[in-house]
Amino acid sequence: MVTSLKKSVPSTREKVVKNTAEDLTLANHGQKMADRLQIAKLPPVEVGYVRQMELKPGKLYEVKTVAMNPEIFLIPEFLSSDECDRLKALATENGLIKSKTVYKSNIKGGGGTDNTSLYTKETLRLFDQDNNNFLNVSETYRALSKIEGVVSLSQSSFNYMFDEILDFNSDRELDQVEIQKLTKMTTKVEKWIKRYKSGDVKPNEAKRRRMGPPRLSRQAWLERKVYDKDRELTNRLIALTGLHSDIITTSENMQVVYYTPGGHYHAHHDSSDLDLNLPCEHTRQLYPKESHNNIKEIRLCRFITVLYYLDDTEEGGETAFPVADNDTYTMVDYQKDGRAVNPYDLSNYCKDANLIIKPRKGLAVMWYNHHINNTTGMLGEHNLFSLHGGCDVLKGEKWIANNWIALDENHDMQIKFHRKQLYGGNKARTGKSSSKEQVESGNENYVDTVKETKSDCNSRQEVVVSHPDATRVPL
Ligand SMILES: O=C(O)CCC(=O)C(=O)O
Ligand SMILES: [Fe+2]
Repeated sequence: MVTSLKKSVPSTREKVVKNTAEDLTLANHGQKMADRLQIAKLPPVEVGYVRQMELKPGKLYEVKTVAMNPEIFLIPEFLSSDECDRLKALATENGLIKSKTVYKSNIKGGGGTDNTSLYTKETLRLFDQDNNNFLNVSETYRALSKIEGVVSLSQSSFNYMFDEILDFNSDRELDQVEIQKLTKMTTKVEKWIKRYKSGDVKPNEAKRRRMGPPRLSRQAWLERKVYDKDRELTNRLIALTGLHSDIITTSENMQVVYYTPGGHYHAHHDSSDLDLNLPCEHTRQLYPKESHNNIKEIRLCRFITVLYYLDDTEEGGETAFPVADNDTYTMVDYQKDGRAVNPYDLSNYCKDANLIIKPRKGLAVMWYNHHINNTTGMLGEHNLFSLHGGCDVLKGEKWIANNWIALDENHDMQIKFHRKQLYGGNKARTGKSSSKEQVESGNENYVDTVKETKSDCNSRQEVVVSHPDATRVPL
């Protein structure tokens, strides 16, 4: 059983749905630009409903509804084993880099008094051998080697101390905030070593209960023309979503994510609240050049998320939807069986989520982050019940990939966007793959800053991507 759903699951019904989407044919026979878009969702019918869909000529795929709000579907074997292996290989070739969180990017440039940054700068200058602005365990070891007792610790004992008392956010490296704390650590380190040597160290329970970093993983971005030259996967996506091929082929690059034990992604939303005062990230390039430099805040307009598991995971690493199909939406801590549950914290409360999906190679999960606006037929309100994340990997590795399908609430903007992407020589979304430049998916209470590098912008500027869960802080 792939999924455990805590709500009662009605009996399964089977139905063959022949894909009638004209798009499937169009995608196979060259592009015809859409003049009018018709947006519809795949009807979920009821939890447990299974339909057979012809997503590839002559091949039926099972599409199972596992939640109604948001509408969440599972498609086993959506990717073949070879496709999964290829995506992993491409991501590895590209270079997997640490997934950025807003927390990290915000603290990077600043924080603290002048003294703070001086100490931190100097420590980084002396000990940050790989120049990444963080101290890893061995760099920290060198930084602390003057403290009595440190050099007498074995590597594993030092690692243990690092985890217990130095690495406050449990991401296995010291950022500027943690480095600054080192100034006051000498006595604490000495005391800890004494206690450790006399066998008196107790595991830091308070720390275990803390959430740790919002996201702990590595990632790479892949361009469609690289990962799907023959459009096989793209065609299946078009057939599955029933959306016009222009929407799918202009959607953002694929993100491949790799987690090792302890890796996770606390609960978050992939898209932002509907806020008509802010441009969507994908269509902001269409605003007149003059107003371009004044855009300081944008939002993510990701109508659909399709997440693929590129391998099995030995233990843990489930994708959890804490509030899917809840009657009401509250994101404050709540009581469950007499325990206080923090629905964001998937390290400690993964099993309390309403819907938990176990990674299985080739399985795709598709869900809608937004409603459809009944009047315009375009992007509607953000569906906050789409809150989700990745639970801690307990054993083995976890490999996933994300395809996000963007949609503007303004029909003409979306059409203009297609024209520019497909015929306007603009390669911004499908032609650039630098992971550092790509807009990140967000985290609760954080704001991403993104270096603007789009070709039709004259100057580089910092832009704040407004997230659903973020406090909006214009620069
Ligand atoms: O790792 C998972 O299961 C979820 C990942 C996710 O939500 C994301 O990458 O946005
Ligand atoms: Fe996500």
